[in-house]
Amino acid sequence: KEKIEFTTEQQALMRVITDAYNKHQIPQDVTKKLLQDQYSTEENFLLLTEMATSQVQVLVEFTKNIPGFLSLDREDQIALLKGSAVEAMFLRSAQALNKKMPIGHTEVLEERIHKSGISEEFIKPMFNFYKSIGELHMVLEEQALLTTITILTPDRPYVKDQPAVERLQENVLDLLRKMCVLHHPQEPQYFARLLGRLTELRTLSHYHAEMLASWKVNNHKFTPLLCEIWDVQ
Ligand SMILES: O=C(NC1CCCCC1)[C@H](C1CCCCC1)n1c(-c2ccc(-c3ccccc3)s2)nc2ccccc21
Repeated sequence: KEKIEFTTEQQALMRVITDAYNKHQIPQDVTKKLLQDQYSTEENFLLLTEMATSQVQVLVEFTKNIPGFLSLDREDQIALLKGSAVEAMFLRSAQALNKKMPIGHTEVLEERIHKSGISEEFIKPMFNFYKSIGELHMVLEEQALLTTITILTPDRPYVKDQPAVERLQENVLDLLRKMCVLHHPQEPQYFARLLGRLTELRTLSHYHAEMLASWKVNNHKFTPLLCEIWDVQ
């Protein structure tokens, strides 16, 4: 049985990232809202744009707490945020769906998402992703570290100083690897499975513009922030 040792730096990094992840999250009122009422596709589209807008603002606050992020080149900080915002949103959505809920609530939530206005072709890959995240039963620290690793992806478009991002990401990857051994000692491949989800996440996020364009509403209205982040309008 491998003895897991965390350096003082790693303990500090874990604490800072977990605290920030807990602090900077929009209240899960979207699930409450979705469970309360069946909305029209127009209302759902508006709800999505509202949730996404606040999610991006929360993501910016979260990244400010990632040690070293604010020392990166300013334009690279923007490139990393722009490149990870949709993925971070799908990760948060997966966690929202996989949260422990009273009996029958998850089924209602799934039904409401199926009927929200998203076109059929994207429902399957999206729910496959949500299920594959749910099966991992990630602890909170792993969710926080996975989101951080997604943000610190060196090969996002327009990143100039990739090695600087790689150095930050490597520290978080090291920490996540140890956390996986600590929390899932029976599954030596758990860390690899976790990173595999990031590939699935990138593929899913690749379709985000089409998902929005094909939403069954007449008028696709976005906030200025979302136009920036979502490459729409
Ligand atoms: O509000 C939401 N997600 C919040 C984001 C911020 C963090 C909390 C969750 C939406 C709602 C879906 C139904 C209609 C209203 C919006 N949502 C989705 C998404 C489906 C498609 C999505 C998307 C993203 C980008 C681009 C194109 C499409 S997100 N999956 C969910 C799983 C569980 C609970 C909500 C979920």
